[in-house]
Amino acid sequence: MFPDSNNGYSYEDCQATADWLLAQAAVRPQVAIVCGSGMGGLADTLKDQVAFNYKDIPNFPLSTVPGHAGRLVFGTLKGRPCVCMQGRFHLYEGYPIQKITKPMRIFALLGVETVILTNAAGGLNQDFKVGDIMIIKNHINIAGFAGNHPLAGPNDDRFGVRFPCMSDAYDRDLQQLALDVGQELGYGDFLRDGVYCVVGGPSFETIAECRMLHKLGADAVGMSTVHETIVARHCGMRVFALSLITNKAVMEYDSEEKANHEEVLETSRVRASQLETFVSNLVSRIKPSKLSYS
Ligand SMILES: O=P(O)(O)O[C@H]1O[C@H](CO)[C@@H](O)[C@H]1O
Ligand code: HPA
Repeated sequence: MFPDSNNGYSYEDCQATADWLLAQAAVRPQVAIVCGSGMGGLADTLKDQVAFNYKDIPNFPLSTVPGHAGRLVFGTLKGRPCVCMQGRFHLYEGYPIQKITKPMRIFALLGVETVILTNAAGGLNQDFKVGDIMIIKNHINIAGFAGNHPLAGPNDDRFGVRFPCMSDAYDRDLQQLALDVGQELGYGDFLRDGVYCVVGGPSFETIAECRMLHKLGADAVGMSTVHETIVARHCGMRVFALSLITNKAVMEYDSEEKANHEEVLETSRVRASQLETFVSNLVSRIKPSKLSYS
C-alpha cells in the first residue's frame, strides 16, 4: 500500500524540481494559485510571466482534463510575486494521490507562504445558485477516512509532522479578508461560504449520493482541492480556497437535469473576469508576513 522510496515524490525529488524551477525563473513566489476547471484565465493575469509547460518540468505530472492547460506560470499580481498552476491533477486521472499533491511540496520549497486553491463544484446547498462563489470554510474528505490520504505512507519530518491538525485547515483571517474584498467589489449577492466535500470522480454523483453528502453537512461537491489543502497545511503553508458553483447537484428523482463538464466550463467562462478580479485583489491584500493583513 505504501509507496517505495524511489517513487518520484520524495523530499529529494521535490527539491530537485524546485531547484530546477528556481534556476529558470527569477520570481521568488510568496503566493501560489491553483486554477480550477475552466479558470486558467487567472494565470493570464500575471505580469512579467515566465511559463513552463508541465511536460518540460522535470518529474512533474501532465494535465489530461479539458479546461486544465498544463502550464506553470511565474509572475506578479499587483506587484506580488506569484506562481500559478494553469491546470491541476485529479485522482481520477490515475495518478497516485502523492503525485497529484506534489506541487504543494514544491511550492513550499520555493518559499511560498500562502496557497490559493480554486475549483468548480456542484452546489448541494439549496440556497446556492449557479455562479455563486463559495469561500471554503471546511472540508469533508470521505475517501481519506478510509485511508486514501495524501499523507499515508512514511512521514518525512522535513515536510511536517506525522499527525497534522486540520481544524484550522482554511485560514480564518484569509476567509475574512476574502469576504471584505468581495463586499468591496460588490460581489456580496453571489458570495457564500460553506463546506466542500471531495469525491473521487470521474462520474458525477447519483441523486442518492448528493442527498447523502448534503445530509452530512456538505454545501458543495467536487473532485479536487482537499488533498492539496492537506499537503499544503502539512508543510506549513496557509490555505485559502474557493469553489465556483458551476452547476446545481441533482437532488430530485423527477429532475431532468444532468451534470456535465461542458456546463462546468461554461459557468467558469461566464464568471472568469470577476474571479480574476477577486483573486488579484485578494492577493494584493495578503501581506508576506504570516501574521499581518491589510
Ligand atoms: O476541481 P476542479 O479541478 O475545478 O474540477 C472540477 O470539474 C471537473 C468536473 O467537471 C472535476 O475535475 C471537478 O473536480
Ligand atoms: O457536480 C459536481 N460534482 C463533482 N464535481 C464537480 N465539479 C463541478 N461540478 C461538480
